[in-house]
Amino acid sequence: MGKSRSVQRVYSANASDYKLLEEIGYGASATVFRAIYLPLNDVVAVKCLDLDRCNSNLDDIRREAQTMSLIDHPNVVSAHCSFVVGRSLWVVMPFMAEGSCLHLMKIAHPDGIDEPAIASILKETLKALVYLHEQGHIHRDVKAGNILLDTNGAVKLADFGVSACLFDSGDRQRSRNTFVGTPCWMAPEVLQPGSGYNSKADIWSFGITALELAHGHAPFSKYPPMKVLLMTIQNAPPGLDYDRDKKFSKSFKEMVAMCLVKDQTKRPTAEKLLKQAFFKNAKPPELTVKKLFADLPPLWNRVKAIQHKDAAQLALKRMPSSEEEALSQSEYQRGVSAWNFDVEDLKIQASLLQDDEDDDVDGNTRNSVDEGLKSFTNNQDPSTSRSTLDADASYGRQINGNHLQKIEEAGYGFYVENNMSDLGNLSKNAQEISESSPDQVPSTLARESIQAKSKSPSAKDRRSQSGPLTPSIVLGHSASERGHTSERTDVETHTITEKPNRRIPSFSGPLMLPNRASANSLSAPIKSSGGYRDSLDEKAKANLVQIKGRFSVTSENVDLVKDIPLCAVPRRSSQGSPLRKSASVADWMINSKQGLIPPQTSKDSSNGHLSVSVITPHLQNLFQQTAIQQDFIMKLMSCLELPETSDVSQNGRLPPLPRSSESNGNAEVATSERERFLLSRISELQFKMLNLTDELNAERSKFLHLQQQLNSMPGGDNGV
Ligand SMILES: Nc1ncnc2c1ncn2[C@@H]1O[C@H](COP(=O)(O)OP(=O)(O)OP(=O)(O)O)[C@@H](O)[C@H]1O
Repeated sequence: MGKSRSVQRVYSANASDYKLLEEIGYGASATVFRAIYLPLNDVVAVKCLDLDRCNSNLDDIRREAQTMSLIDHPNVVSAHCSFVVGRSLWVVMPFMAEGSCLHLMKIAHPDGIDEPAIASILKETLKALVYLHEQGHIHRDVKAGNILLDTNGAVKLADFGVSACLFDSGDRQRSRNTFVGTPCWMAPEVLQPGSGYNSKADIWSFGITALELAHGHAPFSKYPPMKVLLMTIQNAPPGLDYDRDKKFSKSFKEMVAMCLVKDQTKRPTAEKLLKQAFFKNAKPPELTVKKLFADLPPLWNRVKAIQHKDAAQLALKRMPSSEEEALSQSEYQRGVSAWNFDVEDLKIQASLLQDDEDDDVDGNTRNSVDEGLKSFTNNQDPSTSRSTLDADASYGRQINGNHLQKIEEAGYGFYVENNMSDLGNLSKNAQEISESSPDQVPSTLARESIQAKSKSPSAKDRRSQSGPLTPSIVLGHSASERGHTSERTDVETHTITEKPNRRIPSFSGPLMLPNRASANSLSAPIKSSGGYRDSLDEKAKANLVQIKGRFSVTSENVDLVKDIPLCAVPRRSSQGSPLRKSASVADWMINSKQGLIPPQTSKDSSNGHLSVSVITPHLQNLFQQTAIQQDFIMKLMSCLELPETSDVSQNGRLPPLPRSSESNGNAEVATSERERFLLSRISELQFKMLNLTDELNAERSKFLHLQQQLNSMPGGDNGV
C-alpha cells in the first residue's frame, strides 16, 4: 500500500521522503502535519495515527486503508498513500489549506457562519455522502471538524475510512457496548445498544452539523458526553427555532428538521435530501466560502492560537469537576471523535449529574433533561437501584440546585425557622431515611426535615433555602435579613415575584410552625431550645411564662392581675399559677367555710373588729350566692313537673318489682305502684326543698337586716 492510485502522482511509502512541518490539527488518536513530499516538492498533509491508542489490529487497518484508496470523489479527502512507521500509521493526504470548518469558526466565526456559505458547504458535503452511501459506506463521523476547506473554496469531507477502520465494525462495537464517534453528532439509534443503524445515521449527523455551522457549536456541546448521550436519546430532537433563528430561511429550517428525526426510517436519504429547495438554491462554494477565511493567518498559526486558548481555558479551571468539564469541552473543540463509552457507566454517571446549566441552545429545557434522565435511569437494570438511591438520597442536595421548582411544585415548598441543631439532626435523619430506603421516595417527614434544614440561618445553609414562602412572606424578615441569603435567594425572590398566586403550602407536619397570626398560637412550636425567633413582638415572647393548650400567659398578664386590688382577686392556684379565673361562688363558699379571708381582712380581724367596708362585699356575695341557689332550686322544680297527687302510703318503701312468673296483668299493676311510689318521694323532696328555700330567704332577710343595722350604727365602720 505504498503507492496511491493517484492518476498523475505517485507517493512513496518511505517516511524519509516526507518532511513534516507544522502541526495543523489533532484528534483523539492522531496528529496531522503539514508536510512536504520531497521527491515532488508537493505540499501534503500527513496524519500520524498512534496505533497504541487505536482499537484495532494492523490487518484491519490495512484493509480499510485499501478501501480508502479506492475512494475517488471531489468532495471526499482521499489518501495518497499510507504506511506504518514504528507504532504509527502515516496517512498521506492532499493538504486542505484552510483547515476544517470547526477551526474556522473557532478563529473567526464563533457564532456560526452565514446561510449562503452554510448552504454551499453542506451541499458539497452532502454530495460526498451521496457518493459514499452509493458505495455502501457509512462515514459515521460527519461534523464540522471533518469538513475541510481549501483556499480555492473547495469543500471536502475528511476522515473517512482511516479512523473508521481503526475500530470494530458496527456489530462488534455494539456487542462490546462501545461506540465510536462524537456523541453530539451521534444519532439516537447509534447510541442505543441493540438497535441497528445504517447510512441514515450520517443524515442525523449531517443535520447536527448544519446546526453547528449555524450556531458555532453543536447542540448539547457544553454538556459532558454521558449527558449528551442521554439527551440525544430522551429529548426531542434539536432544531432551528422559528423565533430565535429568524435570520435563517424556512427552507434551511425544514431541511434540518428532515434530518433530525429520531425515527431513522423517516429521515431522507442523502440523495433525496440533496433535492431539497435549500440545496437547489445553494451557490458554488467559491462564491460563498472563500470570504470566510479572507485575511486570516496561515492555518498552522490559527491552530497554534486555538491550542493556546484551549490550554488557557484548562488552566483557569482548577477544580476537579471543572477540569473534567473543561476537558470535555476541549475534546469537543479539538474535534475528537473517538469516544469509547461504557454505557452502564454513563447511565450511573448521568444519574448523578445535576442540571445547573441554563436551557440549552436548542430550547430543550432543563426540565425535559431531568425527565429524560429520570425515566432513563428508572428503566435500567442493575444500575437502576443505585441511580435511584442517589436520586433519593440527594433530595436534600437538590434543594441546593435547580430542582427547587420541582420541590415547590410538589407542594413541599414552605418556609419554617427553627432551632438549627434540631433541624440539622432532622435533616440527618431524613438523609438516613432516604438512604435506608433507596427504593422509596423519602417520607414526608424526611422531606419536611430537609426543607426545614434549608431554613437554617447560617450563611452556608441559606443557599439551600427555597420554597414559595420566604422569610419575607411568612416571618416578615426584613430586606436586610434576606440579604443574608446567597445566590439562591435572588432566584427565589424572583420566583415568588413571578408567581404570586402560587399554591398555598401545607403547614401540616411536625415541623410546621404556624405563621404568627396570634401570640396565643404558640403551643406546638415552643421548644425548650428556645430557638423560636421571629419578627413578632419580642416583648410578648420574653414575657411568656406558661403555655396551657392554646392559651398562653405572659408576665404582662401577671402585671394586669397585680393591678387589680387583691380583694377582687378570688384566689391563686395552689401552684401559684397566675392563670386568671373568674370569681366564683364556690371560692367564696370554701373561703367562708374554712375561714379564709383576704390578708388585710385577717389583719383587721386581729383587732377583734370587722370593718363594714370589709364585711359588706362579703355579705353581698352571700346574697348573690343565695340568689343563685334559689334559681337553681326553681329550675329543678320546673323540671320535675310534679303530679297533682302523691302517694306516700308505703312509708317510704319502694314496692317490690313484679316476679317474672306473675301474669302480665299483675306485673302492670306492680309497675304502676312503683311509679306512684317514686312520684310520692319526689313530692316529698320537693316539699323539703321549698322549706329550705324559705329558710334561706329568712336567713337572707336576717343578713339584710343586720347589714342595715350595721350601716345605721354611728361609727359603723369601727366594726361590729
Ligand atoms: N488533509 C488535511 N488538510 C488540512 N487539515 C487537515 C487535514 N486532515 C486533517 N486536518 C486537520 O486535522 C484535524 C484532525 O484530523 P482528523 O479529524 O483526521 O483526526 P482524528 O484523530 O481522526 O480526529 P477525530 O477522530 O476526532 O476526527 C482536522 O480537524 C483538521 O483540522
